[in-house]
Amino acid sequence: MSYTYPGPNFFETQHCSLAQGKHRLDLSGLRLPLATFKPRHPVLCARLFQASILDLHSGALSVGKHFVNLYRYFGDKIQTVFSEEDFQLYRDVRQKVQLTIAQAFGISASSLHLTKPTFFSRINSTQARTAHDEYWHAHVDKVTYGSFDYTSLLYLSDYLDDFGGGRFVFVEEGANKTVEPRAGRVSFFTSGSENLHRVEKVHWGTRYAVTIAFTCNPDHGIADPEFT
Ligand SMILES: O=C(O)CCC(=O)C(=O)O
Ligand SMILES: [Fe+2]
Repeated sequence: MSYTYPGPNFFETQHCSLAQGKHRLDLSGLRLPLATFKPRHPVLCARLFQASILDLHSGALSVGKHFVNLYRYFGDKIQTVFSEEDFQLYRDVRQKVQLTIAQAFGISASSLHLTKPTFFSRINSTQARTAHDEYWHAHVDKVTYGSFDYTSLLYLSDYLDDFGGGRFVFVEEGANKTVEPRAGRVSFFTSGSENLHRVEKVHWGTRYAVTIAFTCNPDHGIADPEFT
C-alpha cells in the first residue's frame, strides 16, 4: 500500500526549525488524565509506584516488570478513575497536535493517523528494572516502534522545577540539540533516522510526558480511546 511521505531533505529542514524552537506548541493549563489519576487514587498510585507507562488506548499500565490492564482491572469502576472529560481532553489534545504537525510540515491533517503506542510516561530516578525501562538509550522511533512517521512529545512537568536531568537530546554529530521539558510544551519531529534521540537520565524528581505518534499509513492508524 502506498501513502504520501515527505522526503528526507524535507525532514532535515524541519528538524533544524525544531532545534531553533519553532515546532513547539504551548498547551499549558490543560488537565490531563494522568494528572487527575494521581490525586484520586493515592493508594493505588503508591502501590503501583514503579508504574512508568500508561496507554489509554489499550489500558496497559506498567507495574514493575509487568503490565496490568486498567480497563480489565477496574471493569465498571473505571469511571472512578477517569471521566468522560479526561477522554475528551485527550482527544482534543491529539487533534490540536495533529493539526499543528500537519500545518508545520505542509501536509493535510487528514493524511495523519494516530498510531500506537501512544502513551503517558513517568520517569523518576529509581533504578530501571527491565530493558524496557531504559529510556536513556539513543534510538530512532521508527525502528523502536515501527509505525511512527511523526513523533510528538507533550511534556507535563518542568525541567529543573519538577526534576533534574531528563532533557530530550537530538543526537547529531558535532551538535547535540536539547529540548528542555516544560509543562504544556510540545515538540514534534519526523520519526526516522534523521532524528536519532535520547532522554538524559533523570537525577531527581519525577518527569511526566505523553508520546503521541502519527502514521501516514491508514492501515496502521488507531482510534481515539473511548470512555465506556
Ligand atoms: O519523553 C521524551 O522526551 C522522549 C520519549 C521518547 O523518545 C519516546 O517515547 O520514543
Ligand atoms: Fe523516542
